[in-house]
Amino acid sequence: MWMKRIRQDFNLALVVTFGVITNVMILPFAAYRFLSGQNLAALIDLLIVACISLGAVHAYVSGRTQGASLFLAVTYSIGCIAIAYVAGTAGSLWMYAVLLSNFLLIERLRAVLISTCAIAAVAASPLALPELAHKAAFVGSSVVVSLFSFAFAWRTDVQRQQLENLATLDPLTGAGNRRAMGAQINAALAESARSRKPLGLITFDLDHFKQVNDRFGHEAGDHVLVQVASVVRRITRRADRLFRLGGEEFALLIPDADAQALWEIAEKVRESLMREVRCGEFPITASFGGSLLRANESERQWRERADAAMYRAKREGRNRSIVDGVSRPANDNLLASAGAPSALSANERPIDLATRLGPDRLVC
Ligand SMILES: Nc1nc2c(ncn2[C@@H]2O[C@H](COP(=O)(O)OP(=O)(O)OP(=O)(O)O)[C@@H](O)[C@H]2O)c(=O)[nH]1
Repeated sequence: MWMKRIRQDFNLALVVTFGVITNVMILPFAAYRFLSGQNLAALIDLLIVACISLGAVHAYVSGRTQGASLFLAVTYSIGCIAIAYVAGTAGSLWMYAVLLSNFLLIERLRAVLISTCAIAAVAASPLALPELAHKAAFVGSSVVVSLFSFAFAWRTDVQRQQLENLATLDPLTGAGNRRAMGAQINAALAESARSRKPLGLITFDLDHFKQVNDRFGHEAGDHVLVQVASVVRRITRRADRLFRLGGEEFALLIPDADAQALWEIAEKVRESLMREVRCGEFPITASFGGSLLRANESERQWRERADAAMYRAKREGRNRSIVDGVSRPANDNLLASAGAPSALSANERPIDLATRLGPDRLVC
């Protein structure tokens, strides 16, 4: 369980790794210094180990890894300054490890700021660097290490972001994939339990999409999927998350909305798709199902209720929204009154309209 969490959370893995390394590397120094009578330096070592361990434990327990990372970077920097003033040159040598950890742990501009202060403070220590030549060499080598660390951290960030996008985004539409949905549902469930705010899920599936492909070609079908994702992203809130579950099926994770609001959101998306997404004159419609998370309900049951509502919307004629628990009048299909193209009646298949309209192959 703890291993799984660490494997899934890069920042937590980093903070915990630094916690372990600090214990393994600094505790022997503390023991050696006590034994050789350098009690103040040994106390500083122990203080560093205690603070870093606390930071790592706090990150693990609270999940707040960013604050913990900053705390670790500040502790390392202050610890290195203190040890340079107390233990002299031997203490200042830790600066190189501190610089690297700063750039790995925290955002780059903050790392530059904290590292610059630490380098200046250690360079000013008369005990660690008594001569000007020593100070110059220390500052020069520290700046070089900082630049390398900066470049390394930057490259690592870019590559991590690219890998994360590859692993979590649908390459066609840019919506989250199933994997991302699992992770974001877990985060949303935790947030909803903490804040006691409702959590809703809408699944929707394009109607008769096979016929779009059959008639206009796969490329046109792909373009429709891209348009659908783009419209949904534009008209939903920043906090709402769009996922493509596969094929022409999508899901929207909606925090902080009651069942009625969920139905209204589904209707808004349905109407917008019908109005804005077309393949030539061929209107694209979708069927929507929604469910609000119930107390003591499993995630699976919650998702199954949304799916069941969506399949019911398909069975009842498509191009409509059904939210589990929202009563019939609200759930009534508004197709006729909601600006559907007059050429398309509620039960008419889009392909019938397309056949009447004509074009054989076109990219939408
Ligand atoms: N262009 C394109 N088509 C896809 C993609 N993924 C799945 N499809 C097609 O989506 C179609 C889904 O067809 P069906 O499952 O029969 O569903 P439907 O025609 O939308 O019918 P209903 O859902 O019952 O309204 C199939 O023709 C798939 O080939 C994709 O990435 N791009």
